[in-house]
Amino acid sequence: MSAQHSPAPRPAAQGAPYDALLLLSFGGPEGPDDVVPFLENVTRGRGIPRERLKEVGRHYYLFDGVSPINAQNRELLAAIRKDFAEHGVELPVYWGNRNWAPYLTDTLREMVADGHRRILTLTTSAYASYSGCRQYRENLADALAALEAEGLPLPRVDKLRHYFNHPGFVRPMVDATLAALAELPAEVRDGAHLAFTTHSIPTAAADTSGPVEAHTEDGRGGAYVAQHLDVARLIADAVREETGAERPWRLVYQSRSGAPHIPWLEPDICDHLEELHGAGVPGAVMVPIGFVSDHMEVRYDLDTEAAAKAAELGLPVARAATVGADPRFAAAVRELVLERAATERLAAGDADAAPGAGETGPTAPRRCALGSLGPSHDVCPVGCCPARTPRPAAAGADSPYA
Ligand SMILES: CC1=C(CCC(=O)O)c2cc3nc(cc4[nH]c(cc5[nH]c(cc1n2)c(C)c5CCC(=O)O)c(CCC(=O)O)c4C)C(CCC(=O)O)=C3C
Ligand SMILES: [Fe+2]
Repeated sequence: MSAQHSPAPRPAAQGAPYDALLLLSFGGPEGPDDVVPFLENVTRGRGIPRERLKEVGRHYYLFDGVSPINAQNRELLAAIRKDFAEHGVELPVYWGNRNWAPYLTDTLREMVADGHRRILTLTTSAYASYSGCRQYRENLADALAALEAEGLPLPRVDKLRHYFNHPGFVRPMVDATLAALAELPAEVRDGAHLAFTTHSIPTAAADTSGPVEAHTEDGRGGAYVAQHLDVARLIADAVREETGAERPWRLVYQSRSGAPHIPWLEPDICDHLEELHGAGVPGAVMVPIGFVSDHMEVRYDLDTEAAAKAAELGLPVARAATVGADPRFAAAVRELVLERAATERLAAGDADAAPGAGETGPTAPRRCALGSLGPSHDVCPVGCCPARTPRPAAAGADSPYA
């Protein structure tokens, strides 16, 4: 990589003031030799029991040490670039990860070397939680600190709002749920229940997810659970309208780790399948609404483990596809980027801030959101999704960086 710094490129008009988009994700191993170092990166200082790590390592070795997540991100990158090109959005799109190459710090260094100073970030987590939001913001702060230590110019880094309730995220999941229902034997289809699944997190982390005013006590789950419930309800309603059949649904959890005495969100998908079977329910569709793409949690915890549980019970199940690189999701990313860009221009007093600005002056951009919660905040407020041990986090109201 060249160490020379070219002058900052003129921001592409449509995305101005932003000059680049950063896809920020988790990262995953790409072969057997990567598995242990990857898990060391993931769990650095997080107190995950050794037994659990061995277990998780085993999941990866079953797939030759290859997580599907990097390939999925490459596809998403391609889909976003294609959509941007088709709509004249000239922002270059970069990719960096928290736990594996391409590492976030390397990507950010490259972006700065390419002259970018105003960066907008899309994370591959749609919901509020420490793991899905603030931890990525901490990673951004760490990367900025590394650049600062190297004496490099620091870009300003913002993060897109949570997109769980954006139609470009929800509608592909509705179609995927309908497609999964169609995979079930015809005689169980109408009576099948919908099991919406997401990553379990400690109830303490769930209760403090989202802005302070969304925090809860007693394990009700804060913004994390409220956002997932809203998405589940939206999909269940759309599926009912489409099929004419009312199907009971429930939000359940998967991929629990941590020490057994610490409460995490429940019930687990496998226990839930057992309960459905015990109650005489004829079949179920698992809809992994908590995951943007089919990564290891989906391929192992659902397609391998939960599927085996269902087979053992004799319960017909199907699993709905994740959003992945669906063109509607790529279009949603474009809409979110242009929305935020317009909001930033408006805040900066730019006269033609929003599309549709005319003689009446600048108008606020349309903020698309389905469901009952409305569009999420653009900037995470102070106290949002707190860490157990406070650390600097960028791209939020409490960022030590501009
Ligand atoms: C909310 C959430 C998301 C969704 C939001 C997002 O997408 O960010 C997510 C994503 C992911 N989690 C992933 C992998 C892992 N997560 C772990 C551990 C943990 N996840 C947690 C939460 C979440 N995790 C938590 C509270 C822990 C425990 C302690 C800790 O906070 O570390 C561990 C350690 C072993 C274990 O405990 O299982 C691994 C290996 C992968 C990659 C998969 C692949 O390779 O395809 C992805 C996309
Ligand atoms: Fe995780």
